[in-house]
Amino acid sequence: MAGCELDSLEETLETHLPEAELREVKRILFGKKLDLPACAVDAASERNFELKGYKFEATQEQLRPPRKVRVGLVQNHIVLPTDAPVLDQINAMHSRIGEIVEVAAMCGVNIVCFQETWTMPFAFCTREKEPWTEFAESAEDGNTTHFFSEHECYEQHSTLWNTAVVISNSGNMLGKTRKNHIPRIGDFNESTYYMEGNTGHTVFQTQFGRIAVNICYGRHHPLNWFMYSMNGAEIIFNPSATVGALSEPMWAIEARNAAIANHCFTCAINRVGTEHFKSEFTSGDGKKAHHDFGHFYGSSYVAAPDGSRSPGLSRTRDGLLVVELDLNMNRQISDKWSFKMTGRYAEYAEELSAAVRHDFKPNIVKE
Ligand SMILES: NC(=O)NCCC(=O)O
Repeated sequence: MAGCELDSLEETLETHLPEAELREVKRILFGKKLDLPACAVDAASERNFELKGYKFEATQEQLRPPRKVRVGLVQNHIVLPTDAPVLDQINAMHSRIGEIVEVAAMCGVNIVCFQETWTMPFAFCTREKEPWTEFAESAEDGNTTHFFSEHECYEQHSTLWNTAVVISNSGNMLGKTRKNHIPRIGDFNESTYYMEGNTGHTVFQTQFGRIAVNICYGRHHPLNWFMYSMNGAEIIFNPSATVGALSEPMWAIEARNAAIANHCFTCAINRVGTEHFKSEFTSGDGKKAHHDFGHFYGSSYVAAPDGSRSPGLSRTRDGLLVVELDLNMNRQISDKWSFKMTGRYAEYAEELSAAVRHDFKPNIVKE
């Protein structure tokens, strides 16, 4: 344990379960370990972050060759204190992420995704505008877009949004997608800072499959995952920032359930650490004013459409989770369970259109 925080649920199982039972628990819960190159393991240890590798194998088919893809999920602390100059904080995050992404490249990762608003502290608890709005950048032309890869940022325009920028392996910006659901819970005062997204449920065709980004709070909305899947997403990333006291019991379930329900892979990523802010703020719950949001518990993981998942990264350390997926599993599970084929979408659409009307009368039979 680091301080009073549990390091990881999986380590707790390892420490306390008898060997035979642990084997069964791992078989039921997790994919298989993936061997990673020694140079990557050494670099991760020198750079002080956790590196884990897992794989999900699909059945060998007669006509379709395997569609193997490696994804890399990055979770990290902020580097500098939250009162350091804005540009120093951004540059420090760029260089930390740079050293983790170099290791992802050593591991043959094809698609890398970072945590929500990874260039900044999660300062939206404070409700102060300055200096936090200064972290917003142009999605097309900001420093961070020029930096590299597929990532998630705070977008500046005349309107501000919480935006994921997707950069292709050609180096070109493929597009952007904005956070659809803005939380109104606890200290997540994000509605003070940016608007609900208006980019719908965009899916990006990459050389390594069709990907989508369901940003943080969107993971509580099954229809949000569903719409990305309806548009053909094969892997849905969920870059997040969430704290233990609020959401940890839900964390292991939501992305996993979405992978099952939508015949796709899902990748849930959460930041780590406790971020301190100079001015204290209240949570509107009658409790004393405080300077931090609580502990961001990491635990990033990948879930597969057959219901299995990778173990989570640590609850306390920076980390890179490398997972090899065979996208053929999506089709195989879809052929087996046929959720997409058996879904009564036309009926749902009709009933939903009625349910959102102001004169909607719920269909309840009474005696
Ligand atoms: N960043 C964000 O949307 N957090 C909301 C809390 C949660 O979804 O657990």
